[in-house]
Amino acid sequence: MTAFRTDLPPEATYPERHPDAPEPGAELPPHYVSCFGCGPGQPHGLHLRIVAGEGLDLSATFEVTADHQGAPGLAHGGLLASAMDEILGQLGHITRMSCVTARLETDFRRPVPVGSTLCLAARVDGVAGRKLYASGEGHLGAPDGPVAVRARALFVQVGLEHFTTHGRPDELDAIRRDPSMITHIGDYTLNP
Ligand SMILES: CCCCCCCCCC(=O)SCCNC(=O)CCNC(=O)[C@H](O)C(C)(C)COP(=O)(O)OP(=O)(O)OC[C@H]1O[C@@H](n2cnc3c(N)ncnc32)[C@H](O)[C@@H]1OP(=O)(O)O
Repeated sequence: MTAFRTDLPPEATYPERHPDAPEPGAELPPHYVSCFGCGPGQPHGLHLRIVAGEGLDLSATFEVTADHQGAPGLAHGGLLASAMDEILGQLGHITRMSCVTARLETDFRRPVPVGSTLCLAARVDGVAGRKLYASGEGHLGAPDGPVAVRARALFVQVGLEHFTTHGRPDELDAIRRDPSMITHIGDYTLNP
């Protein structure tokens, strides 16, 4: 059987919780105010509120509304994948790695009706150099409810140049004018 490309490589290690990681129980700050997944300033976004766990783990709730439909009255799978991408990516807050998604695998196990609450859980599985491996689930109705979606992902740590090289100048300029629009994960800043 072909191995998933998100399978942990033999050289992966399980890191310590970073001393600067948010306290267990603390709500994570949005990493970017206009982020589709977590940004409070993004009117079309998911507005996930993500909470740090005791270890290398996070939880969140996703309220599924009529705006998230694919089939009548049911959530769109791409939206569910987006929610998983967001919570998995935010594990970088716990390891203090500023990462982007390189690969995201999702299994859709049950339909998710509009009006339901999806309780998301995510954890670090290991780190190998710049690569962070993570997995998570979305449970229907309660943290121990039936699993509706599972995801595994590989994130790759990037430096500031990833965003300054590829990002649109308008948004980068806005952040230079108001650095509070982003939460710094690494020790870099957009201001020269
Ligand atoms: C705390 C922060 C909170 C952030 C939350 C954010 C949540 C949302 C996250 C996102 O949605 S980010 C947006 C979607 N992702 C992207 O736009 C990333 C686009 N891809 C890239 O920019 C580059 O492909 C990437 C930075 C991921 C990698 O390019 P690099 O040139 O830096 O590295 P390279 O290609 O050498 O890959 C590094 C390692 O990862 C491996 N790799 C890269 N892509 C892979 C892939 N798709 N599958 C498996 N392995 C992969 C690659 O084989 C290699 O392994 P080795 O180190 O063992 O040689």
